[in-house]
Amino acid sequence: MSDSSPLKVAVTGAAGQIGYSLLFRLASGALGDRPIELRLLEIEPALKALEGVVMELDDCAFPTLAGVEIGHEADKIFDGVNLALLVGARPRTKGMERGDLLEANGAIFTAQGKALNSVAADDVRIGVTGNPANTNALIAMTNAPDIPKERFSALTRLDHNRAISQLAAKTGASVTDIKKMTIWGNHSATQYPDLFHAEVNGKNAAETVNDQDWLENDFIPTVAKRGAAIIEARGSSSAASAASATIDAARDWLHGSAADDWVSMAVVSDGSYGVPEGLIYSFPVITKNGDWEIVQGLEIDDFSRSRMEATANELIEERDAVKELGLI
Ligand SMILES: NC(=O)C1=CN([C@@H]2O[C@H](COP(=O)(O)OP(=O)(O)OC[C@H]3O[C@@H](n4cnc5c(N)ncnc54)[C@H](O)[C@@H]3O)[C@@H](O)[C@H]2O)C=CC1
Ligand SMILES: O=C([O-])CC(=O)C(=O)O
Repeated sequence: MSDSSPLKVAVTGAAGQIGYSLLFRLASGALGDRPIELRLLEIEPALKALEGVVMELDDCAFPTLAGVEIGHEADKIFDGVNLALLVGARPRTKGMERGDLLEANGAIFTAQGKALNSVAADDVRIGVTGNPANTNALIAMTNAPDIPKERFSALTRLDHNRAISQLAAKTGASVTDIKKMTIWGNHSATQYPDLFHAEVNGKNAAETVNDQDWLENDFIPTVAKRGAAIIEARGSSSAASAASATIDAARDWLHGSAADDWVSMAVVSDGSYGVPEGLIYSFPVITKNGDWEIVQGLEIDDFSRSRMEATANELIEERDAVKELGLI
């Protein structure tokens, strides 16, 4: 496919909160100058609201927007898509943990995995934002046996961005001075945001901060529980920041990460760092030409190791729960 042909991008849950921010960013060129064709999937009752969003997209007269199609049938909407952003899912509300969402959302990702398997373009990349994101990605991946497993990822870029922002505030550095942030594991409260390999102005972040108490009792819980804090404050879950992170992740996946940096993506484990093979686990990755590679050779101390194992154990429990439900 030539680069001037439109990139076909599917977005599920397009009439939702995240969709309302994401679609306008995609349509206005956040993934580059290549024209974009949006394929928007929603449940039938939400299609009328989605028509209103499409009217607004039209009214923006975005030069990069080559077309929009909407519908409730995954087989039609996913036909020939190069990128699928799976956002649509039931969001968490006050007091719910992500585990509560497994069953409600499992059925959605089984059906969508199957549909992508039969009709998506050969070069499709699939990013899962809908929670529980890692396990939803595992379900979609397992139900799409003809799509290479490396084409699936779940979003931990929001956590990555949150961690950068917290570290910048603590050190007085700007966000662009911070490199090599890593989120390990699950997009949940067990995730492990790692300062031992991050850098502030080229210097080790943990050494720069030099405050283990802050790192353990402030930084890690603030990042890991930021989603719940936003729900508590806003009354609904993060939306614009989630859309922004979804864009960051897709852009870097398609176009590559910066030469002196890496990004966090939840991808299928190949056993690196002792993470059980086959789990969708967030690692530090370098992206290039639409592919990712896990950063190898990082030294892991006992503190980091125990956190990395705890979040892996939660993912194993989620995997076993959806296996029990017959979803994978
Ligand atoms: N990974 C991350 O960093 C983050 C993930 N999220 C998750 O993203 C998801 C979406 O969040 P919001 O947009 O706030 O939710 P929302 O409730 O505003 O929108 C979700 C949309 O999905 C649609 N939907 C439900 N089932 C569908 C299906 N089978 N096919 C297509 N569409 C379907 C709903 O009709 C609704 O319009 C939630 O699961 C939320 O927890 C939210 C923030 C961050
Ligand atoms: O916490 C939630 O339910 C929404 C989410 O994933 C986040 O903001 O990280």
